Amino acid sequence: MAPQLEPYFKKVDELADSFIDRLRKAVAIPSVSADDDKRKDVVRMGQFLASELEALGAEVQQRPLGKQPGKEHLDLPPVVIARYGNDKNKRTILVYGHYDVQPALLEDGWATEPFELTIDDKDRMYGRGSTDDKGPVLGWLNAIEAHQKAGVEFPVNLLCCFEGMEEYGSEGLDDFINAEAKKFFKDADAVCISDNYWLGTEKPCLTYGLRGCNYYSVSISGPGQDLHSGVFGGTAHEPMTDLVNVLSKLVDSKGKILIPGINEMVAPLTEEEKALYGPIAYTTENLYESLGSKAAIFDDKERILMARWRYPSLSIHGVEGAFSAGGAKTVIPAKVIGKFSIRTVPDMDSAKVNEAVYKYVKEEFAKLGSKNKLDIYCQHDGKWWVASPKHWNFTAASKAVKEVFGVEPDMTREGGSIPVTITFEQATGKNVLLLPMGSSTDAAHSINEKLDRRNYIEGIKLLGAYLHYVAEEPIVEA
Ligand SMILES: C[C@H](N)C(=O)N[C@@H](Cc1c[nH]cn1)C(=O)O
Ligand SMILES: [Zn+2]
Ligand SMILES: [Zn+2]
Repeated sequence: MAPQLEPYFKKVDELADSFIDRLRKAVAIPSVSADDDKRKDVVRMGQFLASELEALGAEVQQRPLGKQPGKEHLDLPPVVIARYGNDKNKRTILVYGHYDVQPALLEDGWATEPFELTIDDKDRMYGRGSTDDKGPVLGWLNAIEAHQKAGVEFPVNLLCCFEGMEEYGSEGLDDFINAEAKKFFKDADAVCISDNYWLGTEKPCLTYGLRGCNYYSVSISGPGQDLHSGVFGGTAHEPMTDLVNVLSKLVDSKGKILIPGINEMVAPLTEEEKALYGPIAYTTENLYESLGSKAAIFDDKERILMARWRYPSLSIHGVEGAFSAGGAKTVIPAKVIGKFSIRTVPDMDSAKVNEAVYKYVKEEFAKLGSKNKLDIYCQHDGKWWVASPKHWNFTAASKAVKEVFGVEPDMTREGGSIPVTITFEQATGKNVLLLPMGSSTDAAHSINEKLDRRNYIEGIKLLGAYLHYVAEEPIVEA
């Protein structure tokens, strides 16, 4: 073990309760980027991070990103950038994370208040954002504090970029990263992002690929206002009926996307790639555990991993404007907006995907012979990303995993999306590593999101150890 790691690890253990308190304070701020009424909380969360970083001695800036496209009355939340350390003799690592969260309401089915960190008898820490992505973001701050309090020199210069719109497609951030690549981020030797999850619950992984995400809104309107279904049922084309028809044509029950042209864009599976799936530590039981049921489409490990990593998927998320409360309201909604997304993979091209989706949805709507009006648009898109894990950035992280968890990590891809990953790679020209903290059972985006105490505290050790090994790695670009 590198000699500085022992006192650092010891200090992380000593400070564990105060690190959990920091997470408790962060989770208590409902920084939901998709909810316009909560924009002030997103901004408050950015301020919280900025003041915590300042208290640790970092130079911090909160940079405005302008107005939210399509919602010009709303300012985008600032991006929080920080520098900790400016020693020309040290490597510089740029870390990215996000301080916004997915929506969460107790009535969605949460067992505890979503914005109150609640720890159960198995040390599972429940709360929105605990694993995605407040725990990992605070992990970097905690690593700084533990070094300071252990009297261990921080091994690298750290640049931070924490955004508040990731769960809404990272609006405004691409331009910012491109503009700052040769300014604030110019010293970065490599990039590290902690914002995804282990494949299972025991074995850590390093991640070198992500799917992209094209998110669509399809709106159907007709009647001038909501109608009484007794008075108007059977006399008017109903937007909800049309929408259900259109949505039902997008994907079959086995997950096959029915939009012509989409599956044809997928890169063929090579023998070399096929061989990568076998050695990964993953079982169908892992899937059942994280699904919370056995409702899996595939029952063999390799097909499951391929479905998550290398094939596209289409999910239907919800309908805005539809009656969704309890009870039995007999209304015909005048306008409904269906939301669905496609997770994209190599070699899909976002513009071509949009073209195929618009054409097909319009054709399917036309087949209904409805006199209602349909509009479809892509709310946001983010490109897929696959990199080479044969880089000193990954080697350093592997050594850190071995040190903290005593095992070699699996090399994985992720089914989710982090739209700015490819932007960082292209804008800085540096290697990007995804170093997850949370596990497969954390239920990110779902009810009862949690982060296990072990993953948080050992994860803080992992982030610090990674920085130490980065400092030792000779910089040879792969
Ligand atoms: C993997 C990451 N923690 C995450 O949750 N990303 C989101 C990003 C996104 C894309 N469109 C909207 N949000 C995700 O994969 O859904
Ligand atoms: Zn997320
Ligand atoms: Zn995230």
